[in-house]
Amino acid sequence: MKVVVIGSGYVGLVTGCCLAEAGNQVVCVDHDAGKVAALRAGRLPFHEPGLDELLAAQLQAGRLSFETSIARAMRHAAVAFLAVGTPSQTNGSANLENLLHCVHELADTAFEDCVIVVKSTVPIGTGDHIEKLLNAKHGAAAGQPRVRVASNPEFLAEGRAIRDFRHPSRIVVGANDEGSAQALAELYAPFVERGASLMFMDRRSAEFAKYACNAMLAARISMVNELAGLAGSLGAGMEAVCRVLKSDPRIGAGYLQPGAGYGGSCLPKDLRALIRSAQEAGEPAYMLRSVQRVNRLQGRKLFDAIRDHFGGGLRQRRIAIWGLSFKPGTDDVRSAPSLALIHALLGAGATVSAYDPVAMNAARAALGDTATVFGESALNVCEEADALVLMTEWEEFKAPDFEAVAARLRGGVVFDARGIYRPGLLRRHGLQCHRLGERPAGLQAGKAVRAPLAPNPQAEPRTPG
Ligand SMILES: NC(=O)c1ccc[n+]([C@@H]2O[C@H](COP(=O)([O-])OP(=O)(O)OC[C@H]3O[C@@H](n4cnc5c(N)ncnc54)[C@H](O)[C@@H]3O)[C@@H](O)[C@H]2O)c1
Ligand SMILES: O=c1ccn([C@@H]2O[C@H](COP(=O)(O)OP(=O)(O)O[C@H]3O[C@H](CO)[C@@H](O)[C@H](O)[C@H]3O)[C@@H](O)[C@H]2O)c(=O)[nH]1
Repeated sequence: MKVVVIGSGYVGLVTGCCLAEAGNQVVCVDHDAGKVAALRAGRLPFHEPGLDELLAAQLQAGRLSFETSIARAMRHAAVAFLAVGTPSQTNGSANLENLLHCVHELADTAFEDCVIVVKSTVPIGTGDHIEKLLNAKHGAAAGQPRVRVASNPEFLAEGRAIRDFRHPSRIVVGANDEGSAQALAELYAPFVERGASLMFMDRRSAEFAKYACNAMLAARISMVNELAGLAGSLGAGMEAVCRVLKSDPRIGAGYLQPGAGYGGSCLPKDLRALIRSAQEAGEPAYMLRSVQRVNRLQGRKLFDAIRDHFGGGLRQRRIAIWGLSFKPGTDDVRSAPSLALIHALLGAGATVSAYDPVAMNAARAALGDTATVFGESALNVCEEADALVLMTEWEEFKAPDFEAVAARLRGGVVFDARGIYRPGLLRRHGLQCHRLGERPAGLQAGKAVRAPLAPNPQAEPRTPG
């Protein structure tokens, strides 16, 4: 099948490469000529594990090509995906400027019987609007077949995007007509053969399902972050509590890792857009607003813990940061909690030295001319620092040489915003370890009692004390 993918970012490029791998003839379009030239030469504009090999293989196989012109790409296309960015506007709503720009170009382009598929995350009703716009120019009045518009939201997560696309938990197709549903069923048939399930529904439900999923994920993270804070105040250990939560199949094990709050290009912006849609629909959206509020506070709590450790003042303090991307496996720093922390630290008069294995360039661009110092290695940024803050749980930060860290870190204190370090282990190296939601000093939890090696189910229950 001839497929066009408009927008060659994290979603568009992965979609294009994976659909080419499935045997389709794919043309990826982007208005950024520099990006298109790099992609034609097999160079990736961002970091995504495995994507460079997949890109090279599909270019070599002749199934994938790149274009700057939508009109040129659309010749003989059977399916065209819209996968451009839909970032937040200042009022929280999704900015559809780029998407509508592409739609107007499509409206001015003569194409045959091609299904237009919205893959970008868009407010409910956007598909209806696009269909109207396209059919005002195409359609029966212009003596051409009616243009059909479907919704096919994407659920991949960065850092594991190829795996997610090849083996999706489900493929959602929102179609208001038989023809577009059939075209997408045909396109995704190889994925269904490998076990993916196709879920058909009307277009508005598909658009809403995307926001609903991200709202649920964000809600779990905010809930576990709030519980972690509470556990700390009440003298309970959140790690043990999480084990209990995860063992309940009704609750499930995913998205229960407390941390510095959720970041990235999706959860924060999609929550904002959904809240905006709720407002327009006259719905109060109490839960969604609380999820967002807890997330904002979570970043603030980390900053407060660092500031309080130094008696309320950060002037002349040097803070080392490990990890800049919003999560491991990506160089994406959009809404990364690390950037908010760096701005707050610099604003309080601290100096910051930061290191990330892949996101240094992206962070440099995002931080602009702030006074952040970018180090050459994880150890290098600890040199003479008063504190180290672990912000992204990259593999290389999981079991560092704590001896070497302790030798360089002037302040001897580590703030673990991802809960990956054992405070006892760090103590043995002379390092103090703070985790979000930990018990304040002086508040002791009950001593943990280990289970006997071979529990005897017949044994009489012991009376406490
Ligand atoms: N990043 C993710 O993990 C993810 C996952 C699921 C869904 N989404 C959604 O998918 C959409 C795309 O996200 P992304 O992260 O890939 O965005 P991105 O910013 O990485 O990529 C968008 C691409 O579109 C190009 N573009 C913009 N306007 C264009 C135009 N007029 N013509 C041609 N190309 C144009 C840009 O140059 C860029 O390369 C968004 O709606 C996002 O919410 C993202
Ligand atoms: O238990 C957890 C899980 C995640 N996070 C944080 O949540 C954010 C988002 O993580 P993740 O969902 O892995 O990343 P994204 O790549 O943003 O993917 C989300 O957003 C995409 C864009 O809409 C969707 O397609 C995906 O399904 C959805 O997982 C990151 O800051 C994580 O550190 C936590 O704090 N605790």
